[in-house]
Parts: sequence; structure tokens; C-alpha cells
Amino acid sequence: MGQAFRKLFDTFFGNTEMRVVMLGLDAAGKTTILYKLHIGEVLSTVPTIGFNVEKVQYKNVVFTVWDVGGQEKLRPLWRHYFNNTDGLIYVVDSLDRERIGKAKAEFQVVYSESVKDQDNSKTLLVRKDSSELDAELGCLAIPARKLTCFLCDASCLLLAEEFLALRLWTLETCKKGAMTPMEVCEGLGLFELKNRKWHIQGTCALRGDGLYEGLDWLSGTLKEMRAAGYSSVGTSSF
Ligand SMILES: Nc1nc2c(ncn2[C@@H]2O[C@H](COP(=O)(O)OP(=O)(O)OP(=O)(O)O)[C@@H](O)[C@H]2O)c(=O)[nH]1
Ligand SMILES: [Mg+2]
Repeated sequence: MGQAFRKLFDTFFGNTEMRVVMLGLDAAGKTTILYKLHIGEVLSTVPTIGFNVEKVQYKNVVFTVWDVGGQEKLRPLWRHYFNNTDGLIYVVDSLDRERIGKAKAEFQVVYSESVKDQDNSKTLLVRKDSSELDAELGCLAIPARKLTCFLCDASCLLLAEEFLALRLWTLETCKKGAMTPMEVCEGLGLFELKNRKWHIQGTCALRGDGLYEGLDWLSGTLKEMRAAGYSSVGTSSF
């Protein structure tokens, strides 16, 4: 009983480690997000060949964030990073309407690989706008295969609330041609995901808007799941 209580206490109040991989098409904004979170600054980036990895402490969670290059020739390697992670941040440029189909196709590959190989992976999706825009949006999703229907319902409710807020927030941005969160969800086929918990979040990596809200949701969800007996951190192959 004492031990069980301790475990529950640690889950909510102790330091927790979480391994997250960040994927998305080239120039989606992954490296910008990584360093905005890591050092609080917007670095001038070049296309990532291989990966960057940094630790990001947020509240009592230490995220190890893997940022993997998104160029076409690097995408076949994504699945290797997806293994043994707690979550996936999938970054989409909300102005890149032309490539939303491509973003979906690549996401589906990662998703089906995770279903095939893993029984404990989750996905977090983030979407951002392009540089011309002031207001920026995001889309983020976390599938988690072991979640119960109750948790799936909970994520739907959360999503609905988020949408209300995001819709207002993004009116101006939408006028400028960016996809709405709903459009990104539909574009990526998120509503078709089965047995996964996911969440949508507006972000602007340049200003940092939405990034910590995304981590907040991610860490809260992870803790919830661990408290429910879900153990997700595997041994990393890196
Ligand atoms: N407006 C805006 N521009 C962004 C945002 N995030 C990144 N950018 C810009 O998008 C461009 C590409 O960003 P990167 O972070 O290098 O993209 P990446 O996803 O790491 O690209 P690869 O390494 O090739 O996979 C840069 O010019 C960034 O300044 C954002 O949230 N808003
Ligand atoms: Mg990069």
C-alpha cells in the first residue's frame, strides 16, 4: 500500500523522464522548436542531416527531444527513431497546403510502423505557420495504443475545447491562407487514428507561443498514463 502510494506520488510530483521524437517534412520548423525550447532562442537553422538531440526541462519533466531531419531521403530512417519513445511531435507548416498530403502519407508510414512494432508508443503532432505570419497555429496529436476508451473520450473532449479557443485565436491567420487546426487534422487523417490519444496545439516557434502548452499537455498525459499503470519508456537504441 505504502509503495503504491509512493509510486503514485512520484508519478505526479517526482522528476519524470520522457523521450520524445520530433518528425515532420523538411522546413516544417522542428529544429527551430528544439532550440527555442532548449535555449529559449530562435537560431538560424540549416536543413538537418541526421538529427539533433537536446534535453528540455519543463516543470518536473525532463524531455529528451530528438529532432530528425525531414528531407525526403532521410524519411525512411524516421521509424528507427520512433521506436522506444514516449511520444512523437509531428510538425506541420500550416501554410504548406500543397504538402499536407505528403505530410499525411509520411505520418501514416510512421503510424503504421508504430502499430506493427510497438505496443507503447504515442504520437504528438504540432503544426506551425510560416514566417510571413504573425499569428501562428499548431496541430498536435498523441496516439497511445494502450489507452482505454475512457481516455479516448477524454482526449476528444479536450480537443473540442482546444478547437473553440484555437478557432478564435486563428481567425486572422486563416485569412492569410494558413490551414485551420481542423483542416490540418483532416489533412493528416488524425480522426481516423484508432486507440491513440492525441491533441492539437497552436505554436509559433519564433515567438515560442504554444510550445510549453504542448509540453504541458504531453507531460500531463504521460503522468496520467503512468499512474494508470502504463509504462512507456523503453531502452533507447541510441
Ligand atoms: N513563421 C514561422 N517560421 C518558422 C517557424 N518555425 C520555423 N520557422 C522557419 O522555418 C524555416 C525552417 O525551419 P527549421 O527549423 O530549420 O525546419 P526543420 O523542420 O528542422 O527542417 P529539416 O531540418 O530540413 O527537417 C526556418 O526559416 C525557420 O525560421 C514558426 O513557428 N513560424
Ligand atoms: Mg532541422
